[in-house]
Amino acid sequence: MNILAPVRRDRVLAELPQCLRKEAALHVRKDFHPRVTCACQEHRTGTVGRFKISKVIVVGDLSVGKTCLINRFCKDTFDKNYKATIGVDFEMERFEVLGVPFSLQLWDTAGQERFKCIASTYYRGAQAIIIVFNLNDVASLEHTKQWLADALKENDPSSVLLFLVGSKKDLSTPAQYVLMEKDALKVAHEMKAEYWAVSSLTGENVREFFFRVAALTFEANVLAELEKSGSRRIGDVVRLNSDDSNLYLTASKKKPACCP
Ligand SMILES: Nc1nc2c(ncn2[C@@H]2O[C@H](COP(=O)(O)OP(=O)(O)OP(=O)(O)O)[C@@H](O)[C@H]2O)c(=O)[nH]1
Repeated sequence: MNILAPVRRDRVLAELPQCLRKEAALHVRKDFHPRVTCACQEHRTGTVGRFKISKVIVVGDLSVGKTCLINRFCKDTFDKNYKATIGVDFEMERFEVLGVPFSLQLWDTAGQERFKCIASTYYRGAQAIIIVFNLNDVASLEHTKQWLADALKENDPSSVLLFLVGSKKDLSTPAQYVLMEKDALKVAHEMKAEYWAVSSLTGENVREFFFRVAALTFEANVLAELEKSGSRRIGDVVRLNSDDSNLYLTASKKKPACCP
């Protein structure tokens, strides 16, 4: 019995959304992993489906724009007044990826020091971590390493997907942006995170970014399901690969039996 309303038409992903910068991407394949495409066609996605919800946490300094980022994507709204997040808040967002229903639970956490200990109790069980910094505040970029370290204490570093997001792009001049991006790409590379730059005020890259998060989290989930069910093939690597300087997630070059 279908007890949920259909997924919104603008949340349907039939293709893999592309990264923003190839220098700092989780992977640069053009399409979904062939085994994932194949599993979806054959309805072999295991527990990934209508009732599977993936947890995504959003962390970063106070006032970098975490709440605005989530609100721009989930509600298409923007509030220019700052209201501190107290502890945590969350939004559910439903997608359909390669025909399979897939939900993200987006946890907005407090950046203020005094609320941080409440927020950190919600870090556990994340499948993706979004670390936000303000593109106009270099200190907030420096602090991302500490935010990541804190979030990883509660999660498995080998399986969680990392995204480093520069916010408030509308406030940077092109020259300022170029300088900040250089530093941010370095940090993203060290963290093995995928880099994005967004503006919640104008909406620039916000949808593209969350679609990428949804797609890569879905892909990692389905690959993990296939691995769990014993249908792993020699050469498949779904975890972070420290040997590869550009591609943080690598995949088998072998084609699955069901794919041409
Ligand atoms: N110009 C501009 N302002 C933004 C943008 N995103 C957020 N802001 C502003 O920055 C301030 C802080 O935004 P929030 O989203 O509340 O920040 P936060 O990171 O959730 O803050 P905490 O809840 O304290 O951790 C607000 O005044 C927003 O209007 C943006 O893309 N552009």
